[in-house]
Amino acid sequence: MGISFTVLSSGSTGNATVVRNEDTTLLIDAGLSAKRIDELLKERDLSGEELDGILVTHEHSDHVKGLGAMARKYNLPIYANEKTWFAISNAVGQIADDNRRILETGATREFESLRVESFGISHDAAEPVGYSFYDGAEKLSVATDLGYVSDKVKQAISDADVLVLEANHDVEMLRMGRYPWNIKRRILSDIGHLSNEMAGAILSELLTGRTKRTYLAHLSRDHNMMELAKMTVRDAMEDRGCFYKDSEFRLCDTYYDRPTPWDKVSEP
Ligand SMILES: Nc1ccn([C@@H]2O[C@H](COP(=O)(O)O)[C@@H](O)[C@H]2O)c(=O)n1
Repeated sequence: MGISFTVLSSGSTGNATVVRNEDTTLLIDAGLSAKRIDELLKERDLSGEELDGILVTHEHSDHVKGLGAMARKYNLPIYANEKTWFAISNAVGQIADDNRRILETGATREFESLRVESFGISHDAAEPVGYSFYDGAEKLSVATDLGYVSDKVKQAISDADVLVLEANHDVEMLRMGRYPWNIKRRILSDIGHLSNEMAGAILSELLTGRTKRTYLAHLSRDHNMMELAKMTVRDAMEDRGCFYKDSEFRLCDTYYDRPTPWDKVSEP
């Protein structure tokens, strides 16, 4: 079967992704109400009963809003590093001791045949992380909420067959937009969010021929549009000498209000 995934919802109104293989199904973040996550799972013919656990990237509410409710409803273990556990302790409510699992940043954990590696990212949270998933030779990496992409992150996500990468904003739209200056400054900072241009620059460094597609994620509804994000990413790659054919590499959409189709990492 290999790795399949669906991005259930992406953006500052709520983030959740399902990654599964033949024996494990994991939810990455639970940033919407449990009721909404249940609806999104149902749209992809899944139920919370089929989940084996929830991996948390960081404590911001668009990543943990439904975390406690999902864990209680389906008796799911939650995996997060110690600092993130501390940061979510009030928001998450009562969680059974057995469901409080520590997955330290940089650690690897085997969920039967699905191997998960966490890696540290730069964002204004206690100890934010991204995750890479491995099954045999297949690799999927998920990296959103990044102010910038460090060499360590590049190393962690390089050679992924499929990548879910943040392309939060168009810098000019953000500069001209309605957010107060302190929020704009935060978003543009090294602990904020990745712009379309920066996502393209990173991809130009990472494309080795192995990465077949990248899902552009966590798009701002105020300061971005999917077509603009794709065009800017593509231009940024070409400016750096990275040309590709759509048959070799594709940029794919994520949505804030509906799940992406199931994607099999092994597929071309
Ligand atoms: N009034 C606001 C609006 C947004 N934020 C934060 O900014 C980041 C980007 O948000 P987008 O919706 O434009 O993607 C995100 O971290 C929001 O939480 C804010 O703090 N205040």
